Amino acid sequence: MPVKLSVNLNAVAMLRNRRDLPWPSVTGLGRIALAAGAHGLTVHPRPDQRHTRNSDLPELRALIDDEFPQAEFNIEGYPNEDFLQLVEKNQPEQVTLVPDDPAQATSDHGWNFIEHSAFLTPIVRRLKREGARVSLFANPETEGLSAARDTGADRVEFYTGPYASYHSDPDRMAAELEKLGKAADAAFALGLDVNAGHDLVVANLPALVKRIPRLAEVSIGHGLTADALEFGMAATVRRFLKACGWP
Ligand SMILES: CC(=O)[C@@H](O)[C@H](O)COP(=O)(O)O
Ligand SMILES: NCC(=O)COP(=O)(O)O
Repeated sequence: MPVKLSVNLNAVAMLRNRRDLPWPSVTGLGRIALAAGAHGLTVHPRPDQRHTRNSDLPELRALIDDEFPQAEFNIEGYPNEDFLQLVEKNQPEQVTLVPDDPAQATSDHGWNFIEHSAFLTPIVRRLKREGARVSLFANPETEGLSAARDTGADRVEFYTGPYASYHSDPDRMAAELEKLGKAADAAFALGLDVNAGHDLVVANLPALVKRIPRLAEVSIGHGLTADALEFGMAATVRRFLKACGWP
């Protein structure tokens, strides 16, 4: 089965927040994305609520529960107590833990699993008690993956920013793709499933899914939203699904 597509709505929320107005609607664009075939919705509510607001989460939860029960809700973030309580209130199917500092402009690195396994293990246990699948944001490298597995997490999500950044340098892009492929192979060997995300677009998805055919899910927001401004959300989701290998 081809890799599942989860649409990240952060960029839609960022546009919505420019004015004190309810449009563009985060829930409305999420509905269009799911109706077009997306397998889930992702948000990354940051402490400053610069884009996705905490109030968006129950609306997105209700959208999936009421209209798209086969879809998944994926909430990403740094696991402080506020975030964990927000997750417990909204009961996502998947939680993706990211080592982001509140001051970061965006996510740009994965966990140091050897350094942070003692911190992460009780958090993973708490989230799994809530019934969530837990994914840990990871650098595209093999080091520390056994420590990631030992936290009890179900998946790692490999950071694809470096891969995507070399869009004008095929040799560097191929080298980053091989790092991702080797890291994924090592994760699978440890019994972890693998997600991927950050700066993915229609142009760089086919090579990624070919190199990692067992990839479970990609979560895509910035590039997909940029295309949606040009082609519309429904047509864009269908383009991204095709790039993921769906008919
Ligand atoms: C974890 C990751 O790479 C992205 O999912 C993250 O959501 C990007 O955050 P911003 O949308 O705030 O840049
Ligand atoms: N986990 C990656 C994600 O949710 C979206 O990242 P991006 O496509 O906005 O870079």
